[in-house]
Amino acid sequence: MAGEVLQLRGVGVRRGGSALLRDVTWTVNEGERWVVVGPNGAGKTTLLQIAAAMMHPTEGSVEILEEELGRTDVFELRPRIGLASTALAEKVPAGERVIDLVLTASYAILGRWQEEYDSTDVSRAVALLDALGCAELMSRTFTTLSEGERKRVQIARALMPDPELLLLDEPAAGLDLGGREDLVARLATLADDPTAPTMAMVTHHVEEVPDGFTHALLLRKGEIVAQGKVDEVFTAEHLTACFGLPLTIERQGGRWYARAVR
Ligand SMILES: Nc1ncnc2c1ncn2[C@@H]1O[C@H](COP(=O)(O)OP(=O)(O)OP(=O)(O)O)[C@@H](O)[C@H]1O
Repeated sequence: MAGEVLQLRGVGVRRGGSALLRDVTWTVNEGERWVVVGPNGAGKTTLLQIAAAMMHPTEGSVEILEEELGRTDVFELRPRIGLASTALAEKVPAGERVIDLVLTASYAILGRWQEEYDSTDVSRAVALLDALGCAELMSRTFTTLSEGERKRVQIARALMPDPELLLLDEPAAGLDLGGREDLVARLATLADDPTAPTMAMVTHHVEEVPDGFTHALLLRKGEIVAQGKVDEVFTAEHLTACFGLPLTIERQGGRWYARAVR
């Protein structure tokens, strides 16, 4: 079982008569950095929700960190997984301070109440905020932050419990060019860190894939179009099939750029 962090076999998800995912078989090994790419409605968020033990499949089997979904206590499993997503950010209670939002990740809860945190927890939270370039925001209320600031704070929160698996759902969505480039550079640094957790990130744009991401999975209409090493998956043929229009793709300085063929 050498280092399998995620193992999905024949996974399908159905809701209200439609198939959100169909026959998805996907293995993520320890240390790999995956990007999940696809058009709107492809099933990317659904896939990440399953990987985060937030959703059960309708069919197939899912093993996360060697625990089988349906046979394990997800409340014990979830703190081992760091998840940053807009859906989660929308649930942050009004008035929650940034430092508390990061600290509460130790208990996989949202909203600080009466939990006790020792100085090591506080130092770790501050160090993570600092690493993401937002230490000066620590006393601010999360809901008053800009979109770019929120994204970076969410990643700090996701890293707080020292997860074995880090899942990022569209971390660069809604950022301006400077914010995107800053975030992509920070994620490249994280990807390059051998002590960082195994990672999977969802995006619509290959331009947002940081240098150092090793593998890619392309989804279209709930089905896998291609998966494997990033430079084998990011081809014009695969992207064209994934997005349903003729595309070219090139790599420069460790980053990827795609555009329509005219
Ligand atoms: N509860 C539900 N009932 C019916 N359809 C759903 C449900 N939840 C999601 N869907 C549909 O499933 C499809 C996949 O949704 P999902 O959010 O996983 O896609 P996505 O690739 O993340 O999309 P986007 O890039 O737009 O965020 C979409 O067409 C969505 O409308």
